[in-house]
Amino acid sequence: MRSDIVVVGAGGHAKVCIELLRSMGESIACCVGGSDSPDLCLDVPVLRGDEHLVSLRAKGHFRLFVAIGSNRLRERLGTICVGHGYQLVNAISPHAIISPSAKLGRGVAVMAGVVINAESVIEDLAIINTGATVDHDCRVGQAVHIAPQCALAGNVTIGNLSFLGVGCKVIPEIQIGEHVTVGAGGVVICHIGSGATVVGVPTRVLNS
Ligand SMILES: CC(=O)SCCNC(=O)CCNC(=O)[C@H](O)C(C)(C)COP(=O)(O)OP(=O)(O)OC[C@H]1O[C@@H](n2cnc3c(N)ncnc32)[C@H](O)[C@@H]1OP(=O)(O)O
Repeated sequence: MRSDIVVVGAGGHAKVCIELLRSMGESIACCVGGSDSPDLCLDVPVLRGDEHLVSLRAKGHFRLFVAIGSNRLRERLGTICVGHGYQLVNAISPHAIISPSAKLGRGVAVMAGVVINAESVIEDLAIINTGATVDHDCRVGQAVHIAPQCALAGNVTIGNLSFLGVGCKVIPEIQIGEHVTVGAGGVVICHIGSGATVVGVPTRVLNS
């Protein structure tokens, strides 16, 4: 069996994740991209087309990371890859600080400068991007993306597939539903229902 990692995705987010995985001492086998992907992602060869997921598995590759920024696509491909028998690995920067009592799922990306505090839970396929902080007792749902420099105070809950744009702040005890988008720089001071897009300081609803 091959232990080097197959990376799904070949864009900017994949570049960051490849460097994260290498900083953990891992080797990258190849990327699997779409029909319009470049030949290389950094210096990693890119195979175009999801059919390669099946052939790579047949060749003995079994460890995989889904490095796609779109929450829905990341979740969908993660599910497909697990169905093919892959194990989803985590990409955790050595420059992140993660509480020993925090719990991380599978396929999670934690970039440099992140702090995750006591008893927070980060579910499968979430991205905690550069310099974001997740304080105590938070729950970050499946395939959520917390963009760079966001700050979640204590006891914040973020539902599955939600996206917090760069630099958002969330005050303690707030519950954000599923499929929510918080625009860059938003300050969340009230609960937000599922499906809403909110922006501003404090946030106001753009649609719901
Ligand atoms: C490493 C990485 O790169 S990670 C990726 C990080 N990416 C981000 O942080 C992107 C965050 N995206 C945003 O903030 C976007 O503006 C979104 C998703 C909130 C809205 O995008 P769109 O749906 O295209 O909205 P659109 O640009 O048409 O703006 C709609 C209205 O909201 C306002 N608006 C949009 N974004 C914001 C914002 N972040 N803060 C305040 N107001 C905003 C616009 O000014 C506009 O107002 P108007 O109707 O009065 O003119």
